[in-house]
Amino acid sequence: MKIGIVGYKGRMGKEIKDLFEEKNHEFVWGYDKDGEYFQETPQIIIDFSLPEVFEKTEDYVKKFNVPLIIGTTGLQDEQIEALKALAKDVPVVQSYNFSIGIQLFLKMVDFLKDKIDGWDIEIVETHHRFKKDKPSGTAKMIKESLDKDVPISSLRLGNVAGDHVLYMANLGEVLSISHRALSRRAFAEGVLKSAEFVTNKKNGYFTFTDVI
Ligand SMILES: NC(=O)c1ccc[n+]([C@@H]2O[C@H](COP(=O)([O-])OP(=O)(O)OC[C@H]3O[C@@H](n4cnc5c(N)ncnc54)[C@H](O)[C@@H]3O)[C@@H](O)[C@H]2O)c1
Ligand SMILES: O=C(O)C1=N[C@H](C(=O)O)CCC1
Repeated sequence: MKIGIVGYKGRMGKEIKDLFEEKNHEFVWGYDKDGEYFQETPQIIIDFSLPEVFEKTEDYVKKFNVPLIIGTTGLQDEQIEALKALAKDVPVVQSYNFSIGIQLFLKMVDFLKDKIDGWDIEIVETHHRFKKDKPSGTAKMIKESLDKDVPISSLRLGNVAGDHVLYMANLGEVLSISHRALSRRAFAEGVLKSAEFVTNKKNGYFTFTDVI
């Protein structure tokens, strides 16, 4: 497929471009700080940029009328609503974490969340020193899945790709669930799965949970 990437010069943009090209797809369009790169109209747009770029992404999706895979974190509620409006016309896949492991993590949370009333619960997320938002979108997803108002601690260390730990404790024991992304490829693999998922969809709003 012919792909377009918003944020193509970034850490994730480069990882996604490399993986898709490895799988014989073609990068034909991009948008970044220095503007638009146009070779030809893409068949899909993938956005890993920043929340302030969202309206530009929205404009390009409407212009090209193609599916959107968006991983950018820190989106406002209004921007999520705008994605759902876009999804009336094209397929949209939105997730703050495109790794398989975090999807399994969330399924474990859904299983145990009603069994830990009265326990102490905390989330710790660790990411690379360059990450602009805090806490991570993934930590927010874990908190939402727990459906409990629990504290999130954020560490910004070196080049950590993405660590998340959920700690649960009563007075007699501690239980923890942890996930470590060893590289950004884990996320790019999920983006590839999502791009393949939308090829036979006319429209609709999907999360990565729907994809796997
Ligand atoms: N959903 C996931 O699985 C997942 C995984 C990793 C990162 N992320 C998120 O993806 C986003 C990007 O992460 P990253 O590490 O690649 O960041 P990055 O800073 O390396 O890349 C962001 C890109 O967006 C571009 N950009 C910034 N402002 C812009 C503007 N105004 N107009 C056009 N382009 C602009 C930058 O030049 C850069 O190329 C972040 O929100 C991050 O949290 C999500
Ligand atoms: O590198 C990042 O930035 C990441 N952000 C996601 C988040 O905010 O949850 C998770 C994956 C890595």
